[in-house]
Amino acid sequence: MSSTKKYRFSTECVTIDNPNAGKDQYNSSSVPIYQSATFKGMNGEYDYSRSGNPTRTHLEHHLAKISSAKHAFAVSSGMAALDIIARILKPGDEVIAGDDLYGGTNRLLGYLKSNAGVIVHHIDTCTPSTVEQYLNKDTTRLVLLETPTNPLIKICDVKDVADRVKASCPDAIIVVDNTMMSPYLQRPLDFGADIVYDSATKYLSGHHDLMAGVVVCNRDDLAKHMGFTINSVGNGLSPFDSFLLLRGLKTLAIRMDRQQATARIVASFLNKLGFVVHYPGLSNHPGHDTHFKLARGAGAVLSFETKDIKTSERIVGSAKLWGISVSFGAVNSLISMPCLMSHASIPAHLRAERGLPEDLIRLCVGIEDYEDLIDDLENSLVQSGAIRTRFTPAEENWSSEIGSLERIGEERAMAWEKCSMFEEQPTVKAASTAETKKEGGNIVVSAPGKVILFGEHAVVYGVTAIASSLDLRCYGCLSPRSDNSLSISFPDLDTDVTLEIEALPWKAVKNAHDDILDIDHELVAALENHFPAEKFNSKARGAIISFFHHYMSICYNDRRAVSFSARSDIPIGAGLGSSAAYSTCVSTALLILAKKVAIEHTHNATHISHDGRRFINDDIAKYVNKWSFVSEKILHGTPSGIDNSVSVFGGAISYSRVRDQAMINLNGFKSMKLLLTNSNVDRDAKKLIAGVAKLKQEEPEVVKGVMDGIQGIVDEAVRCFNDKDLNRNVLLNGLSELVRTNHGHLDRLGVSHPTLEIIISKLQAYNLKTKLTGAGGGGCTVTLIPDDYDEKELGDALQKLQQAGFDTYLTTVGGSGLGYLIEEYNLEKNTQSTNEEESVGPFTSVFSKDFPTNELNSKLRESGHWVFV
Ligand SMILES: Nc1ncnc2c1ncn2[C@@H]1O[C@H](COP(=O)(O)OP(=O)(O)OP(=O)(O)O)[C@@H](O)[C@H]1O
Ligand SMILES: C[C@@](O)(CCO)CC(=O)[O-]
Repeated sequence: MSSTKKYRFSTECVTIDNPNAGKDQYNSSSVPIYQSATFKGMNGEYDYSRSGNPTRTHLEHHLAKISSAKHAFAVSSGMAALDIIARILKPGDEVIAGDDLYGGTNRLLGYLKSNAGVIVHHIDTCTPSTVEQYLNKDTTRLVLLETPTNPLIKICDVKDVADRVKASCPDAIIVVDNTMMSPYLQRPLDFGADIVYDSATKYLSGHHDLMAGVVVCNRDDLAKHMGFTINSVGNGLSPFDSFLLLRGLKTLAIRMDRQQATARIVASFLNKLGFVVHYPGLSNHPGHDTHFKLARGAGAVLSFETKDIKTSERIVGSAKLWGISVSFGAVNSLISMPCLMSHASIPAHLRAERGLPEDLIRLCVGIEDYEDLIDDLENSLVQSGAIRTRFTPAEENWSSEIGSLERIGEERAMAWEKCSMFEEQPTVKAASTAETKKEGGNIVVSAPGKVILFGEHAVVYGVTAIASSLDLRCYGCLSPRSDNSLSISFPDLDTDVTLEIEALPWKAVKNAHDDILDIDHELVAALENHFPAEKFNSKARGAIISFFHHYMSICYNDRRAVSFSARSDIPIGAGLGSSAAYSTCVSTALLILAKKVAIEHTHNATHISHDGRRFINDDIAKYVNKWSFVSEKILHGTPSGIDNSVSVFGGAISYSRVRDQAMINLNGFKSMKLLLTNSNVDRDAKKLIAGVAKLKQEEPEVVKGVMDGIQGIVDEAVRCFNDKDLNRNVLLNGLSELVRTNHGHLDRLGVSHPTLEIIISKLQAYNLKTKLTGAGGGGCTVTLIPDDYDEKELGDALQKLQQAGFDTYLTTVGGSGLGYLIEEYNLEKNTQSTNEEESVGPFTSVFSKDFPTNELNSKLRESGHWVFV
């Protein structure tokens, strides 16, 4: 067989030449399966499929071509391939093989040692000088190499070893198991190997639907010997499996590209968590440079150590997406413990001698979405106790010792963000090519507040929380100006600011393009100087700084003169997520202004319900949410991301910041009737969150107990919401009990307030269970009202609260998230006004202080219709 390389690898893979040109009577595009044991006639090319079969010939021809090899053979498994090669050996021959070998290879060599008189040395073949010590000019016949090794991912310099072997034992043959790399990534024949074999069950076929082995070589003498053996023992690959393998090979490059890109992300993720990770794609891998001398990629198998077998067992056992299975190279990702699985046939004492850690976990990365793989892995690590989400203030270092791996939420988020350098930046486009925002018009947006039913504060430390959007909303309006100024107006906070665009501290901007998508601390510091605390009330100051931070980061390259106004019917600073709703409005309006997102204009969008028509697409929502979270960081310091996520996506969810997108819809929560009672005690959420962080530092055990307690409550609540058979009254009574217990935990964190306790006891008198909600320290309480609760009793309770000076809101929850007003006004008149007054149009009065907040929604509806996430 000969091969001429005409194209690049992926093209070669997909173009299968017919070695018997002109012999297919129908010119089939796909190679047919010649499922025939025998072939008629006396002098034909084929007579018996053991000796040769046309489908197998096609395959072997193709394998030789993509491996740039002279000869290729396809046999019934990877081990069959090694068996064919090993039959070159005679009694007395010596074999040098690695000490980190696949268990099956180890078993076959062991058999030859005890039954065929072959001497086998298992040594560290990754150290060429060690190999040299075992070379014996007269008897060394075969040097078996594997690189990277499996599962310790050690790297062997094939060229260096081959040179040394050939120098002193010219008759010895160098055999390389290339299964981990495939011919796409590594071609050991180019580096001095005589024979290369692959278990084609892995990457070559790629789907774990067949067993096959492939042998390639350039030497005619070796090919003749192996061809003879295959015919003699009859382990040539069957026609059907040859067909499947040929089919799999077409996508080898594309699969491998995706798999190794994801493997790199997974390896970085584990590495940044502090695990000992074995992956040659990491620059800290000792064999990194050697590997890349030989190979053009790092592959998609990696392993890592946890230092505890039980922990490893739990990680493997908790994985859902990562399938527990031996083998690798398929499109599905796998997780295994080699010592218990693929390498269990190596006796424990030998595994120990060869330095194979019993706790080692091997990950074989497939083609799933990398975010799902990371999510699943992270969940397994958390569930197994290998990592814990532990938040501490930024200045505290995070421990790097493994065993009791304890990782910090914030640091882990940072680690993840660094990993995301491998991920594509979000591409946010218009939902369709429909008419998009006319330049120069108003941008009117809105976003809901939220109520947390369980898990506030604890959610910052990785505990799950349950929250829902409210019917109360913040509204934002961004309008063009005709001068060179920016103005912001916060009527709810009695604050207006107007300044020239160039007066802003532009030089401080570090993140001049939005790809960085995180808080620009230098810019925040510069803005804090620009808007000194003495001159602004603290609430307005935070909102101003957050607005200008976003304007300067998002619109850096397109600094347009605009006016921005915000109005809200959410009580501000009352624990109902007014800051997240404000942050969502600011982020959305500026992203639309800078054309980073576009929402299509249409006359006939009908919003049915949150779970009904999702008119603003998910990409836009996720992108806005990231910016909204950054604004929340400016306002809250170290938020968990729950408030902005609820505000953007709406609905009722359980949320965990372990990955800040870990949101699960809880439909049962939506129909709940809640009473919100505002204590009207002002408080500062940022300080309260910082206070819990301080307590955690001072009394870690107490706080840990509280966190565990709250997690237990949330787990139970989620179970109840998901239990469709649970009687509604039982559910509500159970949840009410959990509400009471959750408040007890929050009190222990020091975030309650005497006035909140008064509200709670007033409602307790009516047998209604109440807790603080949000950051606490004042603000609102939330009470779950059972469906069958007596109307009159409830009326009495509300009256008592109002008499005591508290504001009450009876509300249902779970409505729409981020909304965008499609202005009929603009569409109809096709307004392109440059006149400020004219373009602000009907909104000037709506966003003024005199306009009642509870009429905002209905008034805005007169100007157009809303579309929602
Ligand atoms: N309508 C608004 N106009 C301007 N700024 C606003 C508006 N609503 C909220 N903000 C900003 O959000 C801040 C309120 O955040 P804070 O965290 O104190 O309360 P909250 O978000 O209502 O409560 P929690 O975070 O506990 O749910 C305000 O101080 C202000 O900076
Ligand atoms: C106190 C807190 O848990 C909720 C604030 O609404 C903070 C957060 O999660 O960002």
